[in-house]
Amino acid sequence: MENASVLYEVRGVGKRYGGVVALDNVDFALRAGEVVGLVGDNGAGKSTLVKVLSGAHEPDSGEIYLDGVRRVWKSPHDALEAGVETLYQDSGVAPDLTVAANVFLGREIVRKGLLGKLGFLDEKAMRRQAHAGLEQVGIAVPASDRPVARLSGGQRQAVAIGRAVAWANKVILLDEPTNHLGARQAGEVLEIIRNARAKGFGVIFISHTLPHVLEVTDRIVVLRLGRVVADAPSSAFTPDSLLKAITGLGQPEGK
Ligand SMILES: Nc1ncnc2c1ncn2[C@@H]1O[C@H](COP(=O)(O)OP(=O)(O)OP(=O)(O)O)[C@@H](O)[C@H]1O
Repeated sequence: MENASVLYEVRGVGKRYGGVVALDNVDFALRAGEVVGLVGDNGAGKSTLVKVLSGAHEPDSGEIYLDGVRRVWKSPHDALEAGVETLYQDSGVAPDLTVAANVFLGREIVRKGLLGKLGFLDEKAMRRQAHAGLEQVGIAVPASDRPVARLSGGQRQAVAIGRAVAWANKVILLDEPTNHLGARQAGEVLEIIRNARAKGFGVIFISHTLPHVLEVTDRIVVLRLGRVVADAPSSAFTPDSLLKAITGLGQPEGK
C-alpha cells in the first residue's frame, strides 16, 4: 500500500455517457477521520463520482481501492457490504414507517444487528436499538415509534443521515445532506458529520452550499467538467477562491 492512512481511493477514473465525458482521469482519496468536500458546478461530475464510489456505476477506466485493496463493485450492495454507506440526494425516508422501522429498513438482510446481533425482528428491541443508534451519532429524535411523516423536514433528514452514520463502518458518502434545511437544522447535520469524523469514519460531503463545505470539511476537492481542478486543505480556500475554482472564472490560465 502506497499510503497507509488512505482509507478509500479512486485512481484515474473515467466515465462517459455516450459522447459526454462525465469523469476524466479522476484521482480522489479519503483518509479515516477525515471529512472531504466534493464540490463543482452543475454537471461537473459530482453525482457520477458518487455513483462510482457507491458502486452504482462501474467506471469505464481506473481503479478503486478500499483499505489499500483493489475493489470492483458490481452493485451498491457490494460497496455497502464492504463498509461504504451512501446517503443519496433527497433519498429521504419512508414516511409511513416509524423512525425505528426506517433505521432498520432493508437491513435485516444486509447485516446482522445495529448494536450487536438481532436474531429476530422484535418491535421493542428494534425501537430501543434504533433510538440508541441514533443517540450514539448525536441525534435526538422525539420518539422512535412515531411515523416519520409526523416529523419536521429537518428531523426526517436527521433520521436519514443518522441511519447512514449508525450503520456505517468505514466510509460515509453524503450527497447534499443539508439541502432544504434551515440554519439550525443544517447546523445539526454538520454536528453529526463532526461526530462521524471523531469516530474515525471517512466522510465525503457533497454540497453546493459553500459555507457548509468550508465549515465542516478538512479538505476540498473541486471538479470542473469531469476533472479535478483543485484538491487542497479547506483552510487554503476563501469563499471567493473556492467559487473561482468552481467556476474557473478569474483564473489566469482560463481553465
Ligand atoms: N444518465 C446520464 N446520461 C447522459 N448524460 C449524463 C447522465 N448523467 C449525467 N450525465 C452528464 O454527465 C455530466 C456530469 O453529470 P453529474 O450529474 O455527475 O454532475 P453533477 O456535478 O452531479 O451535477 P449537479 O450538481 O447538477 O447534480 C453532465 O454533463 C451530465 O449532463
